[in-house]
Amino acid sequence: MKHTRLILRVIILANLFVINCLLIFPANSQEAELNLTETKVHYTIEVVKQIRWPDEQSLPHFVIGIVGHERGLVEAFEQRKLTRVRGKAFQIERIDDLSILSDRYSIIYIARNKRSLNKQIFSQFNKALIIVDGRVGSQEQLINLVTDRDRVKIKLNRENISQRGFFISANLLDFAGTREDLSDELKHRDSRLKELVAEVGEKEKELGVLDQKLKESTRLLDFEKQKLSKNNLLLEENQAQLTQLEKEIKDSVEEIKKNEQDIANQKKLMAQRLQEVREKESEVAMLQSNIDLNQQVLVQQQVRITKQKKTIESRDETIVEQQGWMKVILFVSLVFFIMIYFLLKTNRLRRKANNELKQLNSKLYELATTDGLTNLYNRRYFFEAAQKELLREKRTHSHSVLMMIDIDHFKNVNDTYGHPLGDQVIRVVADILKASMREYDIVGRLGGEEYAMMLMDCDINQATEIAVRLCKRVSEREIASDSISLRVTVSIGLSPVNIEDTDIEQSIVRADKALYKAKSSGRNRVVTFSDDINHEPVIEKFVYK
Ligand SMILES: Nc1nc2c(ncn2[C@@H]2O[C@H](COP(=O)(O)OP(=O)(O)OP(=O)(O)O)[C@@H](O)[C@H]2O)c(=O)[nH]1
Repeated sequence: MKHTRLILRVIILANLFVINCLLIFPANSQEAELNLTETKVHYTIEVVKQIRWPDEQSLPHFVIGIVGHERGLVEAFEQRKLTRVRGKAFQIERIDDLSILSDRYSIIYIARNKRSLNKQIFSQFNKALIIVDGRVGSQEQLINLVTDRDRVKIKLNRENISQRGFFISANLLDFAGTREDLSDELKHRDSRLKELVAEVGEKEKELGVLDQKLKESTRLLDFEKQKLSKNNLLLEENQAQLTQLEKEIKDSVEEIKKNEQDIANQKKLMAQRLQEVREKESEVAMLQSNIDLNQQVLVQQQVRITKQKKTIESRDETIVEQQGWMKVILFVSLVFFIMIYFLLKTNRLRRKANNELKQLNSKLYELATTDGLTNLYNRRYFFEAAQKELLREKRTHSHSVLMMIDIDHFKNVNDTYGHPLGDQVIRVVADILKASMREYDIVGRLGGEEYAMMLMDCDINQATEIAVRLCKRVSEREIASDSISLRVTVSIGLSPVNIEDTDIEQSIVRADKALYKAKSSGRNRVVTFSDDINHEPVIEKFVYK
C-alpha cells in the first residue's frame, strides 16, 4: 500500500507539472473564445510577459501607443488595462500624429493599415518594443503578429530584439515557434494522464476493498482460534472425567459380581439351615437373625447398583454432548480453510495490481520524455539531460559542443507536398541524426523542424567535421512517397559548451545565434560560434549549394 501511495503521488505531481506548462502558455481553448482582434491583443500582452526592458526598474508602468485603426482594437486594449505584468499596469494611448511620438512609449503597436510606417518608426524609436500586425522586412522586424487561416502566429527577429537590450525568455521562443503543435501534443498527453490517474484511482479502490476483507477475515480467524482452544481444554477435561468414570464402573461391576456370588452362597446356606430347622429349633432364632442380616445387605447392594446405573446413564449423556462439540470443531476448521483460500486469492490479486501499476508507470515516463513523432528526447527532457551533463563537465573538466539543426525552407515542403510528407521529412532527418550520434551523445527535437544535439568529449573542430558530414548526408538523402521524390538541406549552428555557464541555455542561445547566421548567409551550411570581441558567430565552413 505504501508503494501504491508513493506512485500515486508521483503521478499527481507529473500531472500538476503538465497543467503548469499549459498555464505558462495560455490554452488554445481561451484563444478560441476571442475574436481575431482580441487574440492579437492577447498575444501582445503575452509577449510583454516574456520580454524584459533594459531599464524596466525605472518604468512606472507600460505605455502602449497604438498607431492606425482597426475595429475594436482600442477597446480590446482598454479591456486589458487592469492586467499587471511584473507589478506594472498598462496605459493605452492612440497616436494619430507621428510627430508627437516620444521615448515614453514602452510598446508601439502598429495596426495592419499603418504597417508601411514601420520602417520610419523603427529607425526613429530605438528604445520601444515595436509590435506590427502583419509581415514586414526582416531588417526592421522586432515582433510581428501574422494571421494564418484565422490563427495568429508570433514571428520575431531575435537579433534585432537583443540589439535593443531586451531580454527574451526561452518561453517566448517556444511560444513564437511551434506553440500550436506543442499545445496540441500537451493536450493529448494531459488527457492520457487523466485517464491513467482515473485507472490508478479505480485500482486503489479495489485494493482498499480487498484490504478491508482481509482485516475482517483475520479478525474472524482470531476469534475462532480462541473458541477452538477453549473447546480443546473442555474436551481434555471431559476425557479425564470419562476415564475416571469408566474405572469406577468397572470396579462397581466387579463388586456386583462378587456380591451376586455372596448371595448365591447365602441362599445355599439358608437352604441348609432350613433343612436343619426342624432338627435344631434352638438354632432357628440365630439362623433367622442371620437371614435378616443378609437381607439388609442385599437391599444395600441393590440400592448401590441402582445408583451406579444412574451414573452410567449420566456418562452416556456426556459422551453425546462431546460428540456435538466435535461437530462444532469440524465446522470451525472448515471455515478456517475457506478463509486461508480467500487470503491467498487476495494476495494474488494484490500482486497483479502492483504489476499493472509498474507498467503504467514506465509508460508514463516514456510519454514525459519522448517526442511522439521522432522518438527523440522532447524539448523539456533534452534541456534537463543537457543541464545534468553541464554539471558533470564542471566536475570532470571535460569538453562538449552544442549543435542546433534546422531544416531549410521547411514551410515550402508543407505548403507544396502537405503535412504528412512534412512529418516524414522530420522523421528522416531525425533518423540521420540518430545514426550519426555516438552512444553517449544526447539528441532531441526542440519543436517543429528544429533539433539539438550535445556532443560529449568533443572539441569544436571534431564537432564541425561531424556537422559537415550531417549536412552532406541530409542533402544526399532522397525522400520518396508515392510519385513524389524530394531532397532537403539543413543549416547547423555550433557552440562549445562553456563550463563557466550556470545554465545550459546560455550555450544553446550561442549555438542558436550561429544557426541564425547559417540561415541568413544562405542555408545548407555550418557556422560555429566563436567568442570574438563582438560576440558574433563566425562562418567557419560552407557546404553544398
Ligand atoms: N509537417 C509538419 N510541419 C511542422 C511541424 N512543426 C512545425 N511545422 C511547420 O514548419 C514550418 C516552419 O517554417 P518556418 O519557421 O517559417 O521556417 P522554414 O520555412 O523552414 O524557413 P527557414 O527555417 O528560415 O529555412 C511551419 O510552416 C510550421 O507549420 C510538424 O511537426 N510537422
